[in-house]
Amino acid sequence: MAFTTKSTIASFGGKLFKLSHPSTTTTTPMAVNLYLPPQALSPTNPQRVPLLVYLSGLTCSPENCSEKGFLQARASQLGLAILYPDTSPRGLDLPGEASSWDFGLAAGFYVDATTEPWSKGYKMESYIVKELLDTVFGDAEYGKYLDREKGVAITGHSMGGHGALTLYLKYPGLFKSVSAFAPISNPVNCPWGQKAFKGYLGEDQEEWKKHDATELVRGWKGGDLKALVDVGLADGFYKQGQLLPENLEKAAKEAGVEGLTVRYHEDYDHSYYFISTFSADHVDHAAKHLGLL
Ligand SMILES: N[C@@H](CCC(=O)N[C@@H](CS)C(=O)NCC(=O)O)C(=O)O
Repeated sequence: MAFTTKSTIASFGGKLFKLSHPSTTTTTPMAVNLYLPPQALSPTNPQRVPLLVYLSGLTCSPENCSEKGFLQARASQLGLAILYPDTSPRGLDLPGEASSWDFGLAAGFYVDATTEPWSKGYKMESYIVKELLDTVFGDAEYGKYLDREKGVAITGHSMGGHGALTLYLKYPGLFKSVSAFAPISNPVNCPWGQKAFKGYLGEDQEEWKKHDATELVRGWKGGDLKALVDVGLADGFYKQGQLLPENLEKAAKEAGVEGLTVRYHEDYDHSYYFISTFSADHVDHAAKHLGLL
């Protein structure tokens, strides 16, 4: 079903469209921001552009990164659209949904919940992969600016980094490349992941492993991973052991998987000062694999 355009905001020569659409997967309206670069919107020589999907972290809506991640700055130069989905359904009004910041609302973890009551609509994996992409590319108003043939890349931050890595690994070929800022890289072994997976997937830890980038990379058969990961060494969540990027690196190495670059940056934290510092590199990484560089 079509998008409702809530507002249109000029950004780096292109436009950010704040959209909403009814989702059959989550059974709720879903907010999503779409950035179209100037190349797509040119009145004289419009070009259909490829798409980068950015998955946000805990507590976020589509707004946080659109406002302060600065991905649009580089995407506008290269001719890349960016899609910022929300982080959970909103409006289901499930018991306990809003009682913690790292589970429930704004903490959907990009999995399809199998436990009650979450299985009613907390299906962010299917929402992104099966519904949202088809909806955007097929949309009468916005789809005409996009070129699915040119491809889709994925990136994300923290919980969204986990989402980007796992969706990339679970759906080989759907995305041309992956990158992540401070991703939760081994959720089965960190408190955030254990809480979310127990809540959404139940007690069976073998099920959890199907949604863990470190576990998934061991079975990767897709060749060069085309993955870029950045982590700040002053990130409090990294220091607490919530991110565990070393485990992902070790698993890839043991499995002989090539093409994973993990960069550790002195002094950088978990915030948008970190994301905005390195966002051009992530856009370039996607652009390279989408044939724009
Ligand atoms: N509870 C804190 C920590 C959660 C946190 O750092 N979330 C990151 C993603 S994991 C974020 O982007 N927060 C929103 C922001 O900084 O704009 C918060 O509400 O911000």
